[in-house]
Amino acid sequence: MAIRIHPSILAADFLRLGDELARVADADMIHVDVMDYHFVPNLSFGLPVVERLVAGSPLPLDVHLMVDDPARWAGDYAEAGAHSVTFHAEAAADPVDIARGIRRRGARAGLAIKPGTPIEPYLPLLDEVDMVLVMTVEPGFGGQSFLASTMPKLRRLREAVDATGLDVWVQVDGGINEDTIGEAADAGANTFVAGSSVFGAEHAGDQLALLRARAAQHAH
Ligand SMILES: O=C(CO)[C@@H](O)[C@H](O)COP(=O)(O)O
Ligand SMILES: [Fe+2]
Repeated sequence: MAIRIHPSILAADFLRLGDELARVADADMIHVDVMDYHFVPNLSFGLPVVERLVAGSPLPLDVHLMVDDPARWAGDYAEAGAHSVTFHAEAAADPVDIARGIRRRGARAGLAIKPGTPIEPYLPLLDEVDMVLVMTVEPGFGGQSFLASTMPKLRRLREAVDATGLDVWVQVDGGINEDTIGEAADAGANTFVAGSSVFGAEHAGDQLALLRARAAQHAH
């Protein structure tokens, strides 16, 4: 199974963003956390910044929308050129409609759930999305500890994805480092967001290689 590592630029040095992107050239995509101070108690950046990132990033963008009104915003991020746009189920009255809008604009559609949100209601929607993100921390901040309590839900999702035969990516986000990535891979994740463990490393390229190797040891 392919393993993908997406460094989260929330942990990057924004004064030197071009250099920071060059440090993670071996990654698969760049994870971009959009926070609106309503869905989560933190504020990051929005569409104008993401438009600049699309223009300047050597890697495709994996946008994680932590916003109250994804029905209003998700299409705009797809239109701006994000490769993937992920929105939260908790903020979506009609997730299928949002996912279809993202796909119609040529991006991959991702559906995210917080640690306390059950996966069961969303399993019938798997054919409408390209990725499901199981948050392994409460969304809002980088640098938090991995919540192993989310692993049974991840296993359930992996079983359901395999049963459909669809190539839906299973993503984890939050507290992923060399000590936790194996457990998440073992539970069925194949797409890993890592912020502080990659950008906080002296040699980000070596850290990416270590994360890949640890995930591969546990991959299905
Ligand atoms: O979406 C989020 C947090 O809400 C994440 O993408 C974090 O940015 C990941 O950071 P680390 O836990 O890897 O430091
Ligand atoms: Fe994220």
